[in-house]
Amino acid sequence: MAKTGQDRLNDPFLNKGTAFTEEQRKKYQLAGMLPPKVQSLEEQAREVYLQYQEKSTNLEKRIFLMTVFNTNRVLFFKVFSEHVTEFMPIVYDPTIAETIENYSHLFVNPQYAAFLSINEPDQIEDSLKNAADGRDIKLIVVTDGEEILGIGDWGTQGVDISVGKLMVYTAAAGVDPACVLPVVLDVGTNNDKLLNDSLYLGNHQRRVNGEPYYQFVDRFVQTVEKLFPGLYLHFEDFGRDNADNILKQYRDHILTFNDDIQGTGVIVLAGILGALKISGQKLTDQKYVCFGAGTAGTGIVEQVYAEMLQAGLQPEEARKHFYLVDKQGLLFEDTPELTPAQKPFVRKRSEFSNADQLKDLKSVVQAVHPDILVGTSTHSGAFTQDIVTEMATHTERPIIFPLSNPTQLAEAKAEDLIHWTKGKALVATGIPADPVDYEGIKYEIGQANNALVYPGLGLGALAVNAKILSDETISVAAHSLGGIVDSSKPGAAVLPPVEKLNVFSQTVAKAVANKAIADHLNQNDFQDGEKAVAALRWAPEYADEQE
Ligand SMILES: NC(=O)c1ccc[n+]([C@@H]2O[C@H](COP(=O)([O-])OP(=O)(O)OC[C@H]3O[C@@H](n4cnc5c(N)ncnc54)[C@H](O)[C@@H]3O)[C@@H](O)[C@H]2O)c1
Ligand SMILES: O=C(O)C[C@H](O)C(=O)O
Ligand SMILES: [Mn+2]
Repeated sequence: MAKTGQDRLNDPFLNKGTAFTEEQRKKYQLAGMLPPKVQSLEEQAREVYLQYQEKSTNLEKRIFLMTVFNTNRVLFFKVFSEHVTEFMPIVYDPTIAETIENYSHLFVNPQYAAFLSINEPDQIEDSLKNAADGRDIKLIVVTDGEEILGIGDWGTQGVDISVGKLMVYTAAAGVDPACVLPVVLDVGTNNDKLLNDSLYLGNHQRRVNGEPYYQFVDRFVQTVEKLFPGLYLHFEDFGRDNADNILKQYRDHILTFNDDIQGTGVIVLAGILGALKISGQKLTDQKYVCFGAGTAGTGIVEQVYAEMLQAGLQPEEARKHFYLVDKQGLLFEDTPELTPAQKPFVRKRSEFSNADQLKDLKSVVQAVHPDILVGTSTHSGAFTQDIVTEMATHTERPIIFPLSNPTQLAEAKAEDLIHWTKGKALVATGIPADPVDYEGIKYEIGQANNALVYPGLGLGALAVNAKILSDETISVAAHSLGGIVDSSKPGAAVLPPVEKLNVFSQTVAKAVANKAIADHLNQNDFQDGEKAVAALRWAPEYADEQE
């Protein structure tokens, strides 16, 4: 049945609003349904940005942008593409944390997401078909809401992280927004605030775990693989153990990716390589302390460890460079409640005369004298001045990455790290950080956030219809970010700036596509990664006429 004018105005994938020309308004039964002036996309974008600037808080700005997104995808991404640096902290981290925490109280539009309830496993297929609405889905971001950023369990409200991550795929790398689907697996929540809130829109029940949980996840995975051939399945913000188990279960069989484990590993490795380019030091000479050895922390360690093997170290020798600190302190062979991901990197008590005292970060830094300190602990302010100055006493250019998100959870502020180390620290943060002026030098602060790499990684893998995402392909993504920053410049950042996100996302995509082709993981006919990426990339322009 032909679409009515109202259908088009209400369909964010078809709607052009005031950009519908006079003949289109007649042709599509839109006459009289829009103000008379016909605007260009550029004029519309200018108007949206003016309205955006009128909003007074980041939350209001985000709510306004979501209205544009819900109404007209092309217009939303046109404005986003013109203001990437300004919009990223609004559309994405850290403002997205606020909308997730208040999702049920802010709810107006489900934004084409699929809400899959563990109580209705037989509904999975129909739910996905309903939300896909006949679209050719190639990319899904799925969460179960258990570990959103660093703010914990938000149940069905975690759906907003799936929506936000997908927006960044399109804004950064040009993934077609009509080919994506946000999904939340509502398996309950252990967040009492939600369970006691009558307005909470998710299942009012405790989180299901163990075998029934994994059966539900598997039912979901098998169904999306059946419904959407060539799918790239991105897992986001799952709980520490489930994230690791799920990735291990599927990564060798389908095209899937865990952003907190692999995405973060890639961007932080790229940041460390960028830092070493500035300091002129070798990775294999570095001692590395991971503070917060959870999903992200161990994902990063695994990536840096693999890089050390690539650099020629033997496994036993490479493992000796890593010191994992978690709630129990420094992790030893006999530390209780070790996770599978932590176990390969535990230390021997016999290495330390004061092993029993190594229960906190300061004592570990004093004992180890690390060169690299990465925070993924959710412990705000953990990198204190005395810890940082202690570290800086023993290494010329300390590499210090406080990565916990959102802002209030960061282990340190970039400005403090630069000042405490008299400009010696090589810093990257999880959330955006302004440049730091210190003694006449402007220190640019790289954002070590997986959003700088997951969009290009996904676009590259999709461009060649890759069978799986191999370790080698992921490693190529990390290296492809090298050489973009002029490391000789005083105060140079360790990572490329977010304002070049569109450019270097293409660099990552091309490198990933070419590596997949070289390793015969591609499943379409492209033999050139650049051509494959260019053929897939979507731009925010109104499509030519279509019925
Ligand atoms: N910058 C990025 O791209 C990026 C990517 C992923 C995660 N993160 C951030 O990293 C943080 C952790 O995320 P995750 O998914 O790994 O969560 P997680 O729960 O899997 O890991 C957190 C780890 O920190 C440990 N921990 C908590 N309090 C601690 C303390 N006081 N001392 C030592 N260890 C402590 C926990 O036991 C756990 O092992 C979050 O804030 C998240 O936003 C940032
Ligand atoms: O979401 C982000 O900003 C990065 C990362 O995936 C996280 O969970 O913190
Ligand atoms: Mn995450």
